[in-house]
Amino acid sequence: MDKVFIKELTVLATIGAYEWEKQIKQKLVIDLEMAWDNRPAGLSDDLSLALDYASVSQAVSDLVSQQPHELVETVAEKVAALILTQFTVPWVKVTINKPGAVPFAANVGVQIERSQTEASS
Ligand SMILES: Nc1nc2c(c(=O)[nH]1)N=C([C@H](O)[C@@H](O)CO)CN2
Repeated sequence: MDKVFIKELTVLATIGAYEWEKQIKQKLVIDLEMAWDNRPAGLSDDLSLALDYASVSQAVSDLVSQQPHELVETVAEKVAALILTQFTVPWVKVTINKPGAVPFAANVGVQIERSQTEASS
């Protein structure tokens, strides 16, 4: 299976379950893996046949930065749904990292995998 990936997309977001977190912006770092048949783009050299990682990055960044969320799980679900529906990707793995959330932990977060069949059922 071919993939398009985006690593360490950094977004400043209102994210957290506690009251003090709703008053500040914190950094979320997002990793995405998306199933995509890269042969049509690779054989034609045509961006319109590719899954445009710049467009995906912009859409994800807008979604995560423009709405407040309590849980990283919610962000992961919304990001997965956006990619599956707006970009018609058949399968996506979404990792949401919230570095700095837990003192003495290098990183914390969640990882989910979603596909078209799961999203529509
Ligand atoms: N599984 C999760 N656990 C926790 C979350 C979360 O989003 N998912 N969030 C918090 C707080 O917001 C925390 O990040 C504050 O430091 C705690 N646990």
